[in-house]
Formats: sequence, structure tokens, C-alpha cells
Amino acid sequence: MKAGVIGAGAWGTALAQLLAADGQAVTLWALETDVVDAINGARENPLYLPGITLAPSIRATSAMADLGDCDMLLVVSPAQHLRSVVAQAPAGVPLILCSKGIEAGTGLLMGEVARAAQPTSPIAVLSGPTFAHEVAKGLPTAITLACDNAVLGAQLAARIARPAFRPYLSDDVTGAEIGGAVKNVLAIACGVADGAGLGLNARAALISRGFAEMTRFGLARGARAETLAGLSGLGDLVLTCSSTNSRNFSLGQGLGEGRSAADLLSNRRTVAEGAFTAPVLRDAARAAGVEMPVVEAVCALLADAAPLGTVIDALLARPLRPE
Ligand SMILES: NC(=O)C1=CN([C@@H]2O[C@H](COP(=O)(O)OP(=O)(O)OC[C@H]3O[C@@H](n4cnc5c(N)ncnc54)[C@H](O)[C@@H]3O)[C@@H](O)[C@H]2O)C=CC1
Ligand SMILES: O=C(CO)COP(=O)(O)O
Repeated sequence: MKAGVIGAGAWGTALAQLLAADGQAVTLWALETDVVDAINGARENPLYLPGITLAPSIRATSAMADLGDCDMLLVVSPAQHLRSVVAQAPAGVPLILCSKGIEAGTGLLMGEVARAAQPTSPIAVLSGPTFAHEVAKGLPTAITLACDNAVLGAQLAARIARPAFRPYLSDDVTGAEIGGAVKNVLAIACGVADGAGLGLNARAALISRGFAEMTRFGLARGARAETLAGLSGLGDLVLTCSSTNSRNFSLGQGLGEGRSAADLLSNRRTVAEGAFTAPVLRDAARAAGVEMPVVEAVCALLADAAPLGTVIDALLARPLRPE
């Protein structure tokens, strides 16, 4: 049995380290050849996960064909590149999707994209409150593993569970995907509140009212409320909205300090998924008749469409309503 990981950003590298820590062989596909060379040579990924010495049983490669002997593949590319990497992956092997986002242009969730790109591969989703650096260091972490095939889900959970890494099984794939995608947009909003000095009351309000938006949207798409209230929804929302370790939160902080989105997003190497998901989510919510005012506000700031003060005033001036 050999695990493959597609994508050697921070999260793919941390997951490879988790799976290889007890000596199991892991093949890690990276886009960049300098990342492949650094992992195989110096046992480090200085570009995306600096400061972590990687296990000797991780072998990095830039050839997808090298994943041919793997019995499960963790897909950890940015959401907007998931379609292209899954299309190149070996067919028929269970895919564990770890990317958080909604595809621009199609509005599809990651499972829908993967099924279109690789129709014969069984699919599961892994999502939850999991900063890559903490997992790579072996710190305790719990996560949702969602799969609509209970037998396969249990097999995959057993394969990835470690003493300090606990997957909780769910059959609500849509719920797990929506929680992970929406929380990134809400983390930008909380970062804005922090950068603009709006205080901790404002942050708590954004988390709570943002969670109400996540729940409304999720229920409209067939997700279950308990999934949204679990690790992959509320759990990840709380983590990402509370820490500058989050790239989405940090992006929001910059916006809150008055910097333009164009400036903040140009020339970034690491991904802040919420910036891509926000406009797609807004359009999907409008089409479904679901109100998402916090998401709308984030979209306005990301498009540099309105001054910060105007966006904040508009949110506060919304008609009073029942909770
Ligand atoms: N970093 C974290 O703590 C966590 C990240 N995630 C999710 O994992 C996914 C990947 O994020 P990170 O590993 O943090 O990435 P990262 O921001 O560390 O690195 C960027 C990644 O994008 C890849 N990339 C750039 N252009 C590409 C292309 N054309 N085709 C394929 N790949 C390309 C790079 O090779 C690199 O692997 C995201 O959806 C993120 O939301 C989920 C949980 C935790
Ligand atoms: O998804 C994450 C933690 O669960 C990582 O969040 P950021 O992408 O905002 O850094």
C-alpha cells in the first residue's frame, strides 16, 4: 500500500509528512522541479513549508506516472487547478480531495469537478481546522473525512488516522465541501475587521452571522446542518477567523488597513482561496435566492469596488431582523 499526494504546497507537504512519519512510503507530486529537488535532496520544502525536516520515506516527483502504484491519492492543489491535476492523475484510484474552494466559471464544488475530470475514481473529501505547520509538527488535530460510500470511507479513515490526527467520518460530502469553501471568504471578512481596528465584538458578530450565511447556503445546496456545525464548517471557521496564520485572514487584514486588493493579490506565491471563491459563491447564492451580506461585502472589497468605510456602514445599516 502506497499513498500518493498531488500538490506540494504547505498542506500537501504536511499531509505527506503525516503519512510518512512512521516510515510508510509516500509519493509526493510537485509542480515545481526545484521543490522536487529540495525535498529529495535537502529533505525540506523551503518554498511552501520551511523549517520542517521531511521524512526519508517521502519521494517527490514531477511525473504523474510515478503515482501509478498508489492505492489512494490525496489531491491538494489550489481549488482552481484541481480539474487539471485530477485529469492527469491515474484513473480508478480513490481520490481524497483536500482543496477548499468552488471552481470559477462553472460554480462546481470540488467533488463535482473531480467526477467530471476522472469519472471512474471514487471520491472522498478531507476538510477541517488544520493549519499545515501544526499537522507537520505532529500537533493534535481532528478533521472530517466525508465519503458517500461508508465502506470506502472507513478504509480511508483507517489509512490516514494517526495517534494525533483523528478523522471523523461523514457521508455528507456536499456539507464538508461547502464548509471549507465558505469559511475562507468569512476569514477575509474577519481579517478586515482586525485590520480596520473594529474590535473583537465585530469579529464574533462576523463569525456568528457568517456561520448563518454558510448554513443558509449549505442547506440550499443539500448539505446537512450538523455537518456545517462540525469540524469542516464551524470548526474551521473559528480557526481561520482567529489567526494571522491564515492566509485568508491576513489578506483581509491588508484590506482592512486600506491596501487595495489588486496590490495584495499581485505576485503572491501562496494561495488565499477565499479571493477566488468569493465572487463564485456570491453568484451561486444570488442564483439560489440565498442572502449572504458578509460575502457580498467581501466581494466589494476584493473588487476594489467601494471604500472600506462605505462597505462597513452598509453592513451595519441593514434592516433589523430576527436572529
Ligand atoms: N495551508 C493550509 O494550512 C491548508 C490548506 N488547505 C487547502 O489546500 C489547498 C492547497 O493549499 P496549500 O497547500 O496551502 O498551497 P500553498 O499556498 O502552500 O502553495 C500553492 C500551491 O499551488 C500550486 N500551484 C500553483 N500553480 C499551479 C498550477 N498551475 N497547477 C497546479 N498547482 C499549482 C503550487 O505548486 C503549490 O503547491 C488549498 O485549497 C487550501 O485551501 C487545506 C487545509 C489546510
Ligand atoms: O484551511 C486552513 C486551515 O484549516 C488554512 O487556512 P488559510 O488558507 O486561510 O491559511
